[in-house]
Amino acid sequence: MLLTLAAPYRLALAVGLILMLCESAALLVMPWLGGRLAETFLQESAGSSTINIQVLFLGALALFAVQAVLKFSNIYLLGGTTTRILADLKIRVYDHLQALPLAFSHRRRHGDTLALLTHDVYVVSDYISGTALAALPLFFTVSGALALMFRIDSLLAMFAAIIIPLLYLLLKIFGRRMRPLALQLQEEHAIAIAIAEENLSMLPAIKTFTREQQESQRYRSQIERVVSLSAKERAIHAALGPGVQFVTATAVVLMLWLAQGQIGDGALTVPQLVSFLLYAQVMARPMAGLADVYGQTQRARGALSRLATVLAEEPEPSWHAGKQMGKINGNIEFRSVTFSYPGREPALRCLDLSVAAGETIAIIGPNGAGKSTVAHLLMRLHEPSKGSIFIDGVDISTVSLHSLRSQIGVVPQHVLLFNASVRDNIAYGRPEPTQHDVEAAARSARAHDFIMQLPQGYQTPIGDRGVRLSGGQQQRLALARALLKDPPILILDEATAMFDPEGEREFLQACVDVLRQRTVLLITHRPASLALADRVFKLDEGIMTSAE
Ligand SMILES: Nc1ncnc2c1ncn2[C@@H]1O[C@H](COP(=O)(O)OP(=O)(O)OP(=O)(O)O)[C@@H](O)[C@H]1O
Repeated sequence: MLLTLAAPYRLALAVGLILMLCESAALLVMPWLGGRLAETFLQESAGSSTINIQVLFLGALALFAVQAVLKFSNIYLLGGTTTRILADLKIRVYDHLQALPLAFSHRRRHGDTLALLTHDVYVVSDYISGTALAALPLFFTVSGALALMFRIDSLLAMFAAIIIPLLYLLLKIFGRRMRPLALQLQEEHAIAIAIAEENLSMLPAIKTFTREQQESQRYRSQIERVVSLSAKERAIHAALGPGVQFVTATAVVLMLWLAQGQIGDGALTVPQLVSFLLYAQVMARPMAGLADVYGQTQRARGALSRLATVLAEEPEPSWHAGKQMGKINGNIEFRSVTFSYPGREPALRCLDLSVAAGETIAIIGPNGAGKSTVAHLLMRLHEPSKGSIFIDGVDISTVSLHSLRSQIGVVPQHVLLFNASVRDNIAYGRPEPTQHDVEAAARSARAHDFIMQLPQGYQTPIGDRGVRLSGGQQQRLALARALLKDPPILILDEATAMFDPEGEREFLQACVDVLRQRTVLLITHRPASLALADRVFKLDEGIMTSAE
């Protein structure tokens, strides 16, 4: 998956890698220059200098300048690439989440899903351009420094080479503890987001049931859990860098001790020792970086596995896959349809239903009888466990979701409105409708009059989920939205439940014409609505019978 994500940016990433390698090379020249400088200093003090020291100073300055330019270009280039990879990944994950069947979001906590888009994608993209790519130059610097150290003094270099396995041992010990901790931290973080998200959308219930203290306490305890896990993670993380540095520094001191003997034996000169120590320092710095590589890899593995699990979920068939249904007449037939929600008793049992085009039927029945489920199956929001559904004689499981859903209008039981203007909410039913169309739909839904009384009329913002409107007003907007779509099949799921009796009567009178032009499924208990139906069916415990 990492390779797929990075593939479109391989050029930028390759240039970034080359720049990093150049930076490493420049870093490796420094100790050599340091040695030359030390040599020249000694020669100058002895009056036997062969090199102009000014040239060496200028060389050092030029090298610093090259390093600065390389660093700048690299940060600039990789910063831009990270942003693009992050954007791509977010879009890909979002599109996938949107394409998954509703059942996925029903079984998952909202906060967990949000954490994928906020935290996990960030960790992964950062890893690609930050850590994964940096590992090679770090390795290059370490091995280059080590090789050059061998050239100077193999005994000392061998000693330095022992440090590397030692450090890896240290990394492994800490790394093993880091991974489960990082995963757990992420989970606790997601729970905190979920609590906040749910509570903020449940504020009216919290306030009316005076549960502020308990909810605040629940959120606080969760945050405390996150803080205590972060502290553990930080402790390991904090110990890792200095731990590695300490081991390296100890090794340097031991090396100096060894070097003392080598100089005494004449196997090593002082300028060579300067170079050697500078190489040791060049080698030690990426070592701390390599410690980070391990920790970051563990973090990225956690995030990647969460993303991969969700991306592996089977999405709904692509929108346009399957037969395109032309304009439908609205003949509906359920043949022996059985459906169960996961882990539940069947919500519909061997249901047979036949509705002629242009007919209005009503479905009544107690709560939980399966009425809304009938509507969901017709829209293919869920697929039947057994049996088939036909529209105009075509099995809907073989047609494209787009051509099916675009011809069915639904006013759901729980109205879903956006935080946008009244107009935008109604216009959601059809791409770019004229103001005249929007108003006509609003008039049919008996919404126009109250809209005109709002402070900015059709442009009035209605707040999160339409919170600035009454329940009945929200329902009228949802109705206007469905009518604007002008679908051959219309499903009204308790669509007038919140209407006042007068409003309902007016609406139903006005609807007679609207309803006659299409097939209508009325899910209702209201006697006034029932009067509109040509036939009434009763659903009880998933079994459909005729009510007459
Ligand atoms: N997403 C879901 N996951 C699991 N079970 C569900 C889900 N949605 C509904 N159910 C169950 O399926 C059964 C039928 O639900 P449905 O919403 O179709 O009933 P309904 O007849 O529309 O009820 P009401 O009159 O209360 O709206 C119920 O027992 C309900 O608990």
